[in-house]
Amino acid sequence: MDPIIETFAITKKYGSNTAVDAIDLTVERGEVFGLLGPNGAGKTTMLSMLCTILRPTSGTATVNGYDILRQDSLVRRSIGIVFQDPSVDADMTALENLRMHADLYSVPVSEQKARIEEVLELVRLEEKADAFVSTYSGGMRRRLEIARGLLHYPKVLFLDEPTIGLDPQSREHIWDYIRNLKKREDMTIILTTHYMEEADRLCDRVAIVDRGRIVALDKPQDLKKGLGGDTIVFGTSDGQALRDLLLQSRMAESVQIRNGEITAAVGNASVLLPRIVEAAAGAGIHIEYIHISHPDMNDVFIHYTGRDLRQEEARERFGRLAMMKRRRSR
Ligand SMILES: Nc1ncnc2c1ncn2[C@@H]1O[C@H](COP(=O)(O)OP(=O)(O)OP(=O)(O)O)[C@@H](O)[C@H]1O
Repeated sequence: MDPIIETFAITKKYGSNTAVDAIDLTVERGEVFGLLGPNGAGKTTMLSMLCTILRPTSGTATVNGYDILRQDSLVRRSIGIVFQDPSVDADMTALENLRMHADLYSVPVSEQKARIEEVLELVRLEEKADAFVSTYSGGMRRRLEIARGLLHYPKVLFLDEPTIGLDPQSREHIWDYIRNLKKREDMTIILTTHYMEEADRLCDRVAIVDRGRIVALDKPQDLKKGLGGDTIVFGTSDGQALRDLLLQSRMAESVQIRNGEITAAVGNASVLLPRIVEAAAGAGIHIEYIHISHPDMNDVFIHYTGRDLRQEEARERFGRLAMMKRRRSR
């Protein structure tokens, strides 16, 4: 165990609203660590405190061994930050942006050229280095932000919603870069996201954040495994017979019949399915189709928070759309 971040009952209150509620958290060196939660859960606030942008109301944290309250400039020198709001200058070229940042972080002049080339290559923007950022796509700007966040070789890179607002292809690209970064020795990455797939595919460990608290924390596969098993849906006209068979043989933990389909909660579907099919054939039960689903991060989220992140996302998108329509019709 080699913790690079430790928080001690870290808390942020805005009046009576507790945005981050006494969180104790340890992040290990070299991890890609995700904070997953809906809008307003407290993810950005948590990150901002760790980056020394915001001061906690109470509690504290150490980053790379430095206290965020007493050693903020040492913390800042240890970290790279890529936040939601774009902060690269669109009226400058990528190269100019990176040079300015290198000066700001006192990267030795003799090393600047090589480092700038290195980070541009990492995010595959070498050929666009002399183009004005105003001509970049959203995904390219985000990649440039990541390059800039890396320029001074931070020990910890903070990424706040790294792929928000990007199309699926750009999102995949950013994921590739993050995976690449992970391979770089000694680098720890903390990211916030409200995309479950992102948390699942990128992160070594995920903390599910809800209303300022961490309600679950583990490796994505263990969070899913913790829900206890798979679901098998059978299409059959012999629903009642299949239901009785599944329950009597104890191959399913619970069974529901809905719209001519049987939904069975089982342990490990790939182990049980051949046995179920054989038993059903033996009992003369005709199965038309089978669909297996494994629990995903949304199921994990529902389990721990009682809410559906996917629905919240859709509602939010719908809300934004309605707002845009209202504006347009004015
Ligand atoms: N400057 C502020 N003043 C007052 N309240 C704030 C401020 N910043 C955040 N909050 C509140 O703190 C809570 C946590 O917000 P935060 O931005 O950390 O959530 P989040 O999980 O990062 O969500 P998002 O993805 O929307 O940024 C919310 O209730 C928010 O309204």
